[in-house]
Amino acid sequence: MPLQKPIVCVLGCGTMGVAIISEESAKKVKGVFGDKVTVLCGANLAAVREADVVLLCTKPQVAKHVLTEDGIYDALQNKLLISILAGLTIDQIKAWVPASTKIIRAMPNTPCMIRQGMTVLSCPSNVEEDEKAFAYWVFATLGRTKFLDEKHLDTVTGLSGSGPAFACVVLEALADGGVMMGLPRQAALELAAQALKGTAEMVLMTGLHPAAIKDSVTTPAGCTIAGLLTMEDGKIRSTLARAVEEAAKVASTLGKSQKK
Ligand SMILES: NC(=O)C1=CN([C@@H]2O[C@H](COP(=O)(O)OP(=O)(O)OC[C@H]3O[C@@H](n4cnc5c(N)ncnc54)[C@H](OP(=O)(O)O)[C@@H]3O)[C@@H](O)[C@H]2O)C=CC1
Ligand SMILES: O=C(O)[C@@H]1CCC=N1
Repeated sequence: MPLQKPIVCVLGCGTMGVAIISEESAKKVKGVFGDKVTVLCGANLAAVREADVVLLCTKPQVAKHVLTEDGIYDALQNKLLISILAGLTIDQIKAWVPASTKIIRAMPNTPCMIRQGMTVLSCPSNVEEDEKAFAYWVFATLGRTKFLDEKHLDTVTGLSGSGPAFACVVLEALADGGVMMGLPRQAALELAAQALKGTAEMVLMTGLHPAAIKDSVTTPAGCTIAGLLTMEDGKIRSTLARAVEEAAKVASTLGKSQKK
């Protein structure tokens, strides 16, 4: 497969398809991928026929419908299929595509829109190194990318896939606290977002444990410990951890109900 300059087609140009490939049009795609990828827009079958690599970005519930459309099976022969669908396993996809189709499962997240994404890739052993390298390159263009065993993908979905939504609830709540104490809304949001971003960068850049950073903020008899104890009273740790657990559990069910 000519992975040096593959033709990539995206099936499902919703929030994530567009986040991965472009903001809204093939013109913008060139800004994201340079001249290395050509994007075809149009009917699924025509696009898959022309493509070397198919990025599947529909909802999980319509995957079977899309992959078993007339002609798609033959069009997928010898191609690389990268699925970002939550809860849909490589084995499930294998049942609908030719044996010669290589499948990579990816779980990106919405900050891919601004190249600050987190993507986890899982590859079965029959995927060639250059195919793995291509998938890595695509998602590394859009943020941090790593490989993990497929058994972790539902948990990844509940953590980094859904995580931006959870982070936004935390961010909004922190800003609300500032507003409650008289800060203008816009300033409160900026302060909350930068505090979260800066702290997350500290963890990623220094490798420091979050507890060590928390302790360094917490002056004895100061104000931070007062806020921390209030958070602990509200069971914020188990609430957030359970949110990830619940999202991961639901993710594992999403590939199960397939639209005919
Ligand atoms: N949103 C997120 O943060 C993340 C989502 N994902 C996964 O990405 C996938 C897409 O999610 P998201 O982008 O949020 O969902 P969207 O609903 O925004 O996008 C799905 C897209 O698929 C299109 N579509 C529906 N049927 C077909 C079809 N038969 N052929 C081609 N395209 C079709 C829809 O078009 P129309 O609207 O016209 O029906 C829509 O544009 C999901 O599987 C999800 O699990 C993974 C990581 C993060
Ligand atoms: O909510 C969802 O199902 C998708 C998967 C991860 C983020 N959004």
